[in-house]
Formats: sequence, C-alpha cells, structure tokens
Amino acid sequence: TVSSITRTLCSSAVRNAAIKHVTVIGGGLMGSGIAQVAAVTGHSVVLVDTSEDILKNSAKNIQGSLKRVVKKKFADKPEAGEEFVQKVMNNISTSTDAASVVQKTDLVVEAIVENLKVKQALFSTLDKVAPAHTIFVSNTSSLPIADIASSTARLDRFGGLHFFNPVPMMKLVEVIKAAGTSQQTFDALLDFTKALGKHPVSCKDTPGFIVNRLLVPYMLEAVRLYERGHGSKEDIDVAMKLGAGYPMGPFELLDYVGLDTSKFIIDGWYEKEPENPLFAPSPLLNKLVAEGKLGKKTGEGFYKYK
Ligand SMILES: CCCCCCC[C@H](O)CC(=O)SCCNC(=O)CCNC(=O)[C@H](O)C(C)(C)COP(=O)([O-])OP(=O)([O-])OC[C@H]1O[C@@H](n2cnc3c(N)ncnc32)[C@H](O)[C@@H]1OP(=O)([O-])[O-]
Ligand SMILES: NC(=O)c1ccc[n+]([C@@H]2O[C@H](COP(=O)([O-])OP(=O)(O)OC[C@H]3O[C@@H](n4cnc5c(N)ncnc54)[C@H](O)[C@@H]3O)[C@@H](O)[C@H]2O)c1
Repeated sequence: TVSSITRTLCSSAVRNAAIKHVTVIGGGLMGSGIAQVAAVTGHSVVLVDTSEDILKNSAKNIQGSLKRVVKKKFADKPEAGEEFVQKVMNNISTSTDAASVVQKTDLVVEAIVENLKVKQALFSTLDKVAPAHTIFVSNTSSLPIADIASSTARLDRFGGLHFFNPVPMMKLVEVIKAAGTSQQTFDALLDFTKALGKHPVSCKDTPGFIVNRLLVPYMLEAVRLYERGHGSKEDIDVAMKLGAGYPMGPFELLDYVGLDTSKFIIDGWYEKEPENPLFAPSPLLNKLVAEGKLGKKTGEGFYKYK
C-alpha cells in the first residue's frame, strides 16, 4: 500500500542509522543500481558521473528498473506505483562534481571503471574534502581494497561493498574488511547492507573475495572451451542453465557484466600471477573489446542485442 511504501521511504531504521546520506560515484550499470536500492530504502542519494548526458541516461535506467519493480508490486494499483517511482526519484539528485557534494555525505560508494590508478586519484581528491566521519567504500570486482584505500588518510574508515548485477534483483553484498578497516566501520557497513534489504557476507581483502574467486575462473574456462572448438557458445550456455541450474549461461553473463569490465579484471590478475593458467588472457575476449563489442550495454558482445 502507499502508506507502507511511505513508511519504507522514511523508515525510522534510516532515521536512526549512521548512514543516511549516500554519494554514489559512477552512474553506470552498478552505480545506477546501487543508487536505486539506496533511494528505495529511504536514503538520500547523490549520483555522480562525468557528464550530464551520462547522468540523464542513469536516471532513465533507474526509472526503467523501478517501473519493472512496480509492474509486479502494484499490479492492480498503477497510480500508487507512479507515486512510488516519483518518491524514489525524489530521493536521488545528480552531480558532475564529486568534491562539492561529498561535504554532506555519510558514505561514498565508488562504482567507476575497474582501474586502480583512476580509483586512487578519485579517493585521494575526496579524502581532502569529505567530513572526518565519512566512510569510503569501493564496489571493485577484483582490486585489493587496501591498495585503493592507500590513496587516503582514512584507512580505518575505508572498506569494500561488492554488489552484484543487476543490483535491484541480487540479494548478496560482500562486505570487505581490509587490514586497516575498523570494527566500527565494518559494523556500520553491515548495518547499511541490511538497511538496503540485502544479505551481507563478510569477506577478507583477498583477490575476488568469495564470488569472483570462483566465478571468474569458471567464466574464463567457458571461453577457452569455446576457443578450442569444443562446444558452441549457445550449447555451453544451455548446458550450464539446464545442467547446472544457473540462471544465465557464461556467455550471456559475460555480455551482461560487460566485456570491458571482464577484461580489466582478468588483465589485472594475470599481471599479478602470470604463471596461473586460470588467469591467462583470452584472444577472443581481447578481440571483442578491441572492436568495441562490450556486451549488452553496447548492443553486441558474444551475442547481438539489437
Ligand atoms: C570473466 C570475468 C567476469 C566476472 C564478472 C564479475 C562481475 C561482478 O564483480 C560480480 C557480478 O555481479 S557477477 C553477476 C551476478 N549476476 C548474475 O549471476 C545474474 C544471473 N541472472 C539472473 O539472476 C537472472 O537472469 C535475472 C535476475 C537477471 C533476470 O531474471 P530472469 O528470470 O532470468 O529473466 P527476466 O525475465 O529478464 O527477468 C524476470 C524479472 O526480473 C525482474 N528484473 C530483472 N532485471 C531487473 C532490473 N534490472 N530491475 C528491476 N527488475 C528486474 C523483473 O521483474 C523481470 O520481469 P519483467 O517482466 O521482465 O520486468
Ligand atoms: N558490471 C558488473 O557486473 C559489476 C558487478 C560488480 C562490481 N562491478 C564493479 O563496479 C565498478 C563499475 O562497473 P560498471 O559495470 O558499473 O561499469 P560501467 O562502465 O557501466 O560504469 C562506470 C561509470 O563510471 C563513470 N566514471 C568513470 N570514471 C569516473 C570518475 N572519475 N568519476 C565519476 N564517474 C566516473 C563512467 O562514466 C561510467 O558511467 C567496477 O569497479 C566494476 O568492476 C561491476
């Protein structure tokens, strides 16, 4: 009902929580989803990206996703659904200037490109302007949290929150305690994850945390199996869906995640462990990325979407 939604949007859980105001940096696949779930659960959110055009697209994607949620939740009450979407969107503002908006924020969630130097440059700038109490987290898929945090002077207030794609649907969040993360920060991140309606698991700051340490080698093995000509991508996808119960096959999931992001992850791990055959580069993946075929988000990857 409308009143129960209003309760969610202004819930006392958020009023009393340590984290009420959230800045999400990066309005791509992940940042848009994170901003959406934070806004749905009554947090005040600022979404930051590098241009107004990108932010317009982020807002469009958030609205599109909310409409999918509403179609089910408010099947017989379209007006209440409209009101819900409007209320959630009112909790989100946008900006192209992270330094000016973090001054009022309790938590910065970074979801920009998977590149250590770029993430460090961002956090180093924000560290100088954010209030002392502000917690910083990265949504990195594969980089050590401690390496990103080393660009700041707030190691105790720095951790990892690893969300899963699509964020509005996936219940898990990996909460990462790096060497410097204080217990108080870690507890605040666990509370925040629960306030989002997600299920947290505690992770050490080890490569790929839990999920990606298992998922990345599996996905790469699928690509290598195909490269060897031992199965078509369609058959491999069907096999893993019908034979292993996965909701998507590995090629569908690679396209869904983004082939650029997948390549960033593998290249980084290969550089660190060149002798590990699990992380060897894939010529086919490299070719698709070089051709700008980055998956669903560009209309073509392993498959075509237009
Ligand atoms: C090589 C290295 C690669 C490693 C990569 C690692 C990346 C990263 O670090 C970790 C990850 O995230 S790993 C990735 C982890 N992720 C995975 O592994 C994901 C695996 N896939 C899945 O779990 C399912 O396929 C989905 C839940 C995506 C879709 O469900 P489905 O049943 O297959 O198909 P459906 O018919 O389409 O959708 C049904 C309904 O779901 C709802 N809905 C869907 N999207 C929505 C959204 N954005 N908003 C709102 N709602 C959304 C909607 O109600 C829709 O109904 P509608 O009537 O159409 O509106
Ligand atoms: N795609 C996934 O399935 C997935 C899942 C979990 C975690 N991640 C991680 O989340 C992060 C983002 O991934 P994504 O898939 O959302 O990428 P994406 O390419 O969809 O979006 C990244 C966004 O960040 C913006 N950006 C880049 N540099 C910026 C800067 N300095 N300041 C502000 N904005 C900037 C880009 O313009 C872009 O809109 C990566 O670290 C990735 O590894 C991705």
